[in-house]
Amino acid sequence: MSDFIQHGPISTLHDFGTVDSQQLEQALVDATSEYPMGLILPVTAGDMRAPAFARIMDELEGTKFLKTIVVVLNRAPEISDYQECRQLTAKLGNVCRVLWTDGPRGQAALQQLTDAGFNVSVPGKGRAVWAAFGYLLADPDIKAMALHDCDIVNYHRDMLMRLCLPMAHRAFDFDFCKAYYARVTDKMHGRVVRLLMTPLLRSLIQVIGNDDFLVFLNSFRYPLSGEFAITSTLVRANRIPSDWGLEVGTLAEVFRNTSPKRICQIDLGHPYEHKHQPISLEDAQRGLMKMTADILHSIFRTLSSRGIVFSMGMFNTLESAYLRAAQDAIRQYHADAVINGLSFDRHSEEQSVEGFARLITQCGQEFFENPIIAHEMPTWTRVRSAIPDFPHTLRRLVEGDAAEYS
Ligand SMILES: O=C(O)[C@H](O)COP(=O)(O)O
Repeated sequence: MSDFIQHGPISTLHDFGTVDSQQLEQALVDATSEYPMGLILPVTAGDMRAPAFARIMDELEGTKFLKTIVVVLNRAPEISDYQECRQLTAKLGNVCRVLWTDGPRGQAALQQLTDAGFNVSVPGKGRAVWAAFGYLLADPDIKAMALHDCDIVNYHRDMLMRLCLPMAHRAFDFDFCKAYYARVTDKMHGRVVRLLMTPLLRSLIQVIGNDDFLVFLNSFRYPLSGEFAITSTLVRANRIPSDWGLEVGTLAEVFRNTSPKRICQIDLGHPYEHKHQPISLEDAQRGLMKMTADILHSIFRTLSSRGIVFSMGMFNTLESAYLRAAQDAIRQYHADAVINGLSFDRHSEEQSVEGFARLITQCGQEFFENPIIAHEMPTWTRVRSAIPDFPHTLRRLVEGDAAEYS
């Protein structure tokens, strides 16, 4: 049972365990009859072959509240990858489309953008999601789009329904809904949220002050969740980072393009388990260290765009403040873990924090030397002003691949 605290400028929608799946589904079917929604599933060839994806397909089979499901297949170079993806998604029926970014048509579409002067060269989840947004924007009926990762081991349809309902519900006017949950099994996961984001935001507020964006970011219970829903109008205006800054970069754009009172976060109602990456303490280009570096760059860039002037001295202060805040947080997690009978490896938590702390000054130095480097996809408003038909190009691509390779 959750508490009912409302904390910070955004609305928090808890799970009190008082609504069952049938009630949720009925409410959503009613609401989406006037407010059609799409779903985006970014998946790699590797992840589509894992059991989590099969489970997600089983749970989504027969859903009646989605107008379109776009499975955006990336990091999948072979025609056989595409064909396998079509087979794995076949049970979703006609509402499902596979958008293959790595095939000849996908590559030609990216080339068209490059020729028009857009930098779309960085592959990954950000670019895949961006392309799926464009695909759905070609349908003027779709009012909002939801998105979730495809490595959720304990996926349940309720999770998606809870994510979609705040957007579609007739009595609400939310522009953006972000998921939160406990990443807990026999131990606490969510290492980047727990050990980096939470203490980092506390220390940034301590060093910089109560900047509105920092307070906003700090009010999310799980700022790195890969699950959110967003209106089509906001999708057009949002810039999307193509690296691991996707989640915090999206929050920064949402903060800029709408108002906190039109933003909510919802408890997905189930614990969340997914594929865990290695932390890679020795290599800032891999694993959670790379994720952390991209997040730090994204936050520093956003703060700089809000007029905050950084100095190397400030990054040094931030590293010390972060270390202290992170050590305090570890003490709190430890007590929470013990009380709940979870195992807790204090030594590895401390090692992670020390690695993240080093990255603060390292990324600060990089940012100092080159503050405007960002791997961001262009906004859809800009793409459409340069190539008005481009969302329809993506539609033709999907239909062409389906006709040729199926
Ligand atoms: O959410 C996070 O903090 C990162 O994705 C890492 O998650 P994990 O510790 O559950 O692997």
